Amino acid sequence: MSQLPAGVEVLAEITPAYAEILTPEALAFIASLHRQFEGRRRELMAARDVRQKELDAGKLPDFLPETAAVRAGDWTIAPLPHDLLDRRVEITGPVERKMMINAFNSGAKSFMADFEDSNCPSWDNQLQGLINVRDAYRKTISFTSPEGKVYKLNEQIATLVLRPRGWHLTEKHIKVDGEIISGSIFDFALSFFHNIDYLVANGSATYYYLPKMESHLEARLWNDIFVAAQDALGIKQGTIKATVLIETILGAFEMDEILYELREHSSGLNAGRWDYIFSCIKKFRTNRDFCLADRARINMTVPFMRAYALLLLKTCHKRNAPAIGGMAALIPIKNDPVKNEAAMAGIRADKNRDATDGYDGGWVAHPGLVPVAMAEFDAVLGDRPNQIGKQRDDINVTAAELLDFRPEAPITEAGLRMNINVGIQYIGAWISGNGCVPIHNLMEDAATAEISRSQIWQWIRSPKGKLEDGRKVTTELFRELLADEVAQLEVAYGAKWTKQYQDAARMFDLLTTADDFVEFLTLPGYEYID
Ligand SMILES: CC(=O)SCCNC(=O)CCNC(=O)[C@H](O)C(C)(C)COP(=O)(O)OP(=O)(O)OC[C@H]1O[C@@H](n2cnc3c(N)ncnc32)[C@H](O)[C@@H]1OP(=O)(O)O
Ligand SMILES: O=CC(=O)O
Ligand SMILES: [Mg+2]
Repeated sequence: MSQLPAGVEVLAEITPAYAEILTPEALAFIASLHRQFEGRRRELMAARDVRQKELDAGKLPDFLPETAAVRAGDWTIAPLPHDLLDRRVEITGPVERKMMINAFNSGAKSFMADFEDSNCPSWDNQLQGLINVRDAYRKTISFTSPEGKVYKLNEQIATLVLRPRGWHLTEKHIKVDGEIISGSIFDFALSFFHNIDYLVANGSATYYYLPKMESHLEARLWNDIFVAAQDALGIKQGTIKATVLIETILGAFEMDEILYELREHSSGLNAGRWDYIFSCIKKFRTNRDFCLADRARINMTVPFMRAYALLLLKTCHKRNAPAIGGMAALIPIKNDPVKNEAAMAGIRADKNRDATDGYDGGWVAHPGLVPVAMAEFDAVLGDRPNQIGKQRDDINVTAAELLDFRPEAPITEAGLRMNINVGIQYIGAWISGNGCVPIHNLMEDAATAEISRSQIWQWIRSPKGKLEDGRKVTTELFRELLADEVAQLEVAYGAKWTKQYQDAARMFDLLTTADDFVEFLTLPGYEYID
């Protein structure tokens, strides 16, 4: 294509609609960010491997001595923009057009438009998602369903906060100077390039959620990219705002430092509980003392999760930053009022705990949960937009408390089977192009599925990986149950048991039995799409 900037290749179809996003100017902007920052991204990914080797050798994480001055320092993040002051309920969801309109209209204060955990990053999903984001910012987004139902934005809508892909993911359809580019830079660059002028002219800006970081140096990279991007487009420094998900155990030891790195661009921290659990399993996978109970037992009140949630809250408010709670995986259950009421009670308890602890808001997965969560935050916040002023000096979380990995029991056959069942169903959906699905009445996305598959890998290899009836979890036991679960799923799915689900079952076996732990299931998954 003659229009492409020098050094840029696009290895996928550019439809006329995609061409509106992949303009030569936008691609040149991506190329410029790639050339400035891709080397550092790769170094940071290599640093993750070095850190893993240290953990494998038995070194436990701790608060960093070299950044003690940052933790002790008296600083705050820059003031928040008006449309990020009140975030008491944030709805999240993939960037599919109909769902986006429903999310904007849901009554939530913000909408996290997700290019990450709940999104399968196929070329079409990324490009259509960016088109939807552009139209949403301009309030022109609409949709007509095959049944003829028309979807349009209400007068009052949620503020858009976009979550780009994590640092580990690439966008394989674009090369710059022969190198595949970062998925994070792709998502950020295009959302910023096309929308920032429009938003600033209308009193707002592009706001982000930044996922899966493992160190403050990774946050520094984001900050430097923001500075370069604002500079390149003549946007006032500090205009972009970003909330960092603390969803890795290593990130939990660097919360102050992460806020500090991003302080001109920060809009706080979020407790990304599902990836956090996954990260604990991943990072301590070879530690013979580490072994967690069934996935269903690991909730926000177990010791290490409680410590993490409280430390996040205290850290944020000390720095005048919002603390946003994470997501209960419960969703409305149709046609079963009793089970539905139990799910709603679970949501109420989750949001009540966050609000009374002092959190400024929390996530929900479904529009039907917005009023339930809102009532809990309203009861605590009243007319105040947030409770950032609530200091929790009474909280003192130690490294040992962050690493107090209980409960270790029970591990049950039912829990093992559920991990297999959910993992295969989720991966099958993902490689079919859908990154978020209801399974057994729970929201499942890349983060929750990671827990399912990494638990089995770890149980097989840990001396503590024994079922409550005394049986050791082994590759043989796993494969026996896998065959059984697959047979049952084949019957239940019937004609819908497509090649993607057969591939998912094979991939699940590989992920679990391979000696080398696969860092993210979306990495081999990406090979299956497009
Ligand atoms: C660990 C983390 O990262 S959490 C963040 C990432 N995860 C998410 O964002 C989860 C988002 N949630 C979802 O994708 C969905 O709620 C699911 C897949 C869990 C369930 O979806 P469904 O089975 O379609 O739910 P259901 O049939 O009850 O939907 C009813 C309506 O609500 C809409 N809806 C459901 N969830 C959402 C959502 N999160 N945002 C917007 N609309 C939604 C549906 O599109 C549907 O709309 P319609 O009546 O106009 O057709
Ligand atoms: O992204 C959120 C999580 O819980 O993971
Ligand atoms: Mg996550």
